Amino acid sequence: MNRISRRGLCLVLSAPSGAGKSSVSRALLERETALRLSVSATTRAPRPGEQEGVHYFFRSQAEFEAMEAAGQMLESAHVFGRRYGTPRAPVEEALAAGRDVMFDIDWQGHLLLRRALPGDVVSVFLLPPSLEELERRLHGRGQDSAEEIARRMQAARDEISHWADFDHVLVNTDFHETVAEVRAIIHAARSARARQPWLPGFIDGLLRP
Ligand SMILES: Nc1nc2c(ncn2[C@@H]2O[C@H](COP(=O)(O)OP(=O)(O)O)[C@@H](O)[C@H]2O)c(=O)[nH]1
Ligand SMILES: Nc1ncnc2c1ncn2[C@@H]1O[C@H](COP(=O)(O)OP(=O)(O)O)[C@@H](O)[C@H]1O
Repeated sequence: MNRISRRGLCLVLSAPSGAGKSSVSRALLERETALRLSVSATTRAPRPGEQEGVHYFFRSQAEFEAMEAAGQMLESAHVFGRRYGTPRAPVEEALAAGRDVMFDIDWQGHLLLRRALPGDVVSVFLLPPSLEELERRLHGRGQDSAEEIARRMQAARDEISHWADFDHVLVNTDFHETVAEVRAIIHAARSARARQPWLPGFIDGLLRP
């Protein structure tokens, strides 16, 4: 059996909707072959081309609530009037096996995850170059109705106001540059973790009543 030299890391990518986090996370998963994506559960409807278990686990409100009640969610939040949450088991298994996991979750999920997994999280917040460009990208993606885009534009300012909660803030102007910067952040976090593999347990010990 392989010896596990370090516990895995959690890379959180957050951004106002349309800033580019799905595109950036896709590019990261192609280049960082050891990185796995945490597939969230949601009560929103699938977009064209989205697959069950690949992009999201699409669940009814009742199914979502049952997962929460059974303690199967690591974190969950209300976003755009829908429920979104991170299934617990795949993340805990991956971290224990020394695999790094990436999360495309909002600012609330980020804070809850940090609390649930002290010392395991490194987070990146992506900003759009401007609100006008954000709206162009939402339209350009061509997957949300005008009403949905208006709702996301309204939520953008609120989302952006949480920038200071994150370890790193990047403006996603040039896509390839953004991907390169996030990769540099992942590599630095991996080296830091390799130097202090005991950090999560240490923090846990300090915080235990
Ligand atoms: N807290 C939390 N937020 C999530 C989760 N999954 C997705 N989100 C966030 O929910 C928001 C809406 O996601 P989505 O409907 O896919 O739209 P998109 O971000 O515009 O592609 C985004 O800010 C996501 O980061 C989750 O498991 N937990
Ligand atoms: N740096 C960038 N420059 C121009 N367009 C971008 C950039 N990053 C992403 N996009 C485009 O913007 C749209 C929204 O990106 P997406 O990754 O779906 O955002 P999010 O997941 O944050 O909602 C997509 O059409 C994507 O191709």
